[in-house]
Amino acid sequence: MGGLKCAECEEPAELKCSACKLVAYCGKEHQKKHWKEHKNLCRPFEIVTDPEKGKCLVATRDLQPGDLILVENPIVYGPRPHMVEEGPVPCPGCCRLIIADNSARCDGCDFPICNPDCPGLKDMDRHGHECMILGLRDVKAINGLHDFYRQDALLTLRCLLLQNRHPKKFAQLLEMNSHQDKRGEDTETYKINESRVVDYLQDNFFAPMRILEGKSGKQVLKDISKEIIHQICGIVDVNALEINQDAEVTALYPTAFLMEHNCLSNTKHMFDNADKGYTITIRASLPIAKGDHISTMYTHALWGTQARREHLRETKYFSCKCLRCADPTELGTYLSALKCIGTQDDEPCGGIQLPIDPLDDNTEWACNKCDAKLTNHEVCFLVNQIGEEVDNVQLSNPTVRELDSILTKMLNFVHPNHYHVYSVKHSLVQLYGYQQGYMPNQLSDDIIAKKATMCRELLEITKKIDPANARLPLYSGVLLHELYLANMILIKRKWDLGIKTKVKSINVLLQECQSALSQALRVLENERNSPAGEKLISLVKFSGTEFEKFVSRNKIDLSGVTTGKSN
Ligand SMILES: C[S@@+](CC[C@H](N)C(=O)[O-])C[C@H]1O[C@@H](n2cnc3c(N)ncnc32)[C@H](O)[C@@H]1O
Repeated sequence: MGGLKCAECEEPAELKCSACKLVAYCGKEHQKKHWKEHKNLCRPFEIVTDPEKGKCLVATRDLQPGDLILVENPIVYGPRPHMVEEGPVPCPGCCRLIIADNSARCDGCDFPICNPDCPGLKDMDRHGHECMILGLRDVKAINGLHDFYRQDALLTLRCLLLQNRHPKKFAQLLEMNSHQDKRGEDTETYKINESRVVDYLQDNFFAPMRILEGKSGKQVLKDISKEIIHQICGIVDVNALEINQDAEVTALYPTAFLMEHNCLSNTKHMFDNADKGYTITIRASLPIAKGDHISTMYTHALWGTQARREHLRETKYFSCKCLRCADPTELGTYLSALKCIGTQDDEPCGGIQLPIDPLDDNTEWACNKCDAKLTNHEVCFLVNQIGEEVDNVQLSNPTVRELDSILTKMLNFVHPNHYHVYSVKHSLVQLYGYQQGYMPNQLSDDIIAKKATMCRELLEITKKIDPANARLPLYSGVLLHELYLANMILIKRKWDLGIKTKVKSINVLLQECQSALSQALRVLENERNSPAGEKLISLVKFSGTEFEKFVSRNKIDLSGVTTGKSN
């Protein structure tokens, strides 16, 4: 403990703050005295080791939604390491997507770039350093750019380069778990990384680098072994966070990576933009009691339990046992439930099929009304089949009619809240009122009411799986805004017919409009840095202004409109 000084009196100190371990005190008395000042800086968690989960963050005091947990800068960040065979690729300077065939090329290494003035190109923590290595290959490509210039290898190269420029950061990186034991030579992951990253870097760039090193007698990079490259690929896959703002960025943070996964996580995080180096800010999204684990979500909140658990097993190498995964109804949402096709007295039994033990990968499924059971294999087959059909339709720029038809078909097999139904309904509410044949003046009152009902139903589900709007703010924002738009069409029609605010149904709709718009702005408040978020916020604000104009033009007293239920 030599050298530590008391934060209160600067005398030698041995007692460290047990929560953050960043400050020390000469004794308990000064620690107590200093708390008023320190409490705003002290990290509200400690790092503990859990036998199953490894290192985790545990709250050292009670936290309320919104309380700050951690702010830190990444150790390293770079283009998302996913294989790109066609379509846009990230610029190595700023990670914004560009079309490789038409783009400018980097002076140093010939990689496709957004433009020669991109500030990331010369920045030594971004492309600047790696460019020197990439420039060692003396051939250029005109065709086959996606394979020749592999952006999916760049983040690994950036990590390797830390060993000389930032050895401490490199050591921090190597402390992260890469699950190498589960990524052995016989796995598909190993084979892909071997050819896409290891061989690519070694053959094209490290081989000429070693020749230069031999000539100059100066070593550029100490360890470029196949083992360390595979380890870094694993570290990135298991620990990196994705930043989806205006670019496809993946980043590794020194402490944030310790947050464990929970399908009902208790934090939300946001990233500063590129100018500020993608600083992450993590806040409590739900109340967190002292001793609770601090968690985030590694997978998609809108997938059903089996899909989430499979994704986590395949990419993060563990089986989730959180409350949502363990509950056959998924917190009462029925997101994975199926319709029972069993019969009673020759009539459909009307029951629903749920997994008997959702934490068992081979669980049987049972009906809550009749004796019908399904094997997990049968359920997986059906759900995958429906999923494939939904994906195909969603990717084909579908019409309302096509989505309506697949919806009707799948409702024969799955619960109306099933996550595949959610996805189709979420698309439908964004087509009613926008697509030719379904423009606002072409929609019947019934269809508009149907759209509003879908929005309400989907919002109910979303609230249960993401009560703090930490994971699905864009989904909720869209639903709230579409609910407002649907209601407004109905209100204006009734208004034109002379049915005014004294009528209870109009009052309810007006109230719901007002509440939907203010909720939309609240749920989207952390989405300002993403283009989709920014666009939606400006649409909601525009609607807000239109709503105010409507209210004032028609002299509606909203304070008297009290019959609406708020969400
Ligand atoms: C980003 S790291 C988190 C830090 C990690 N616990 C460690 O000790 O380095 C992700 C890994 O943590 C473990 N993990 C995270 N959440 C978990 C959970 N809910 N259940 C079991 N293991 C979990 C898994 O091994 C996973 O691959």
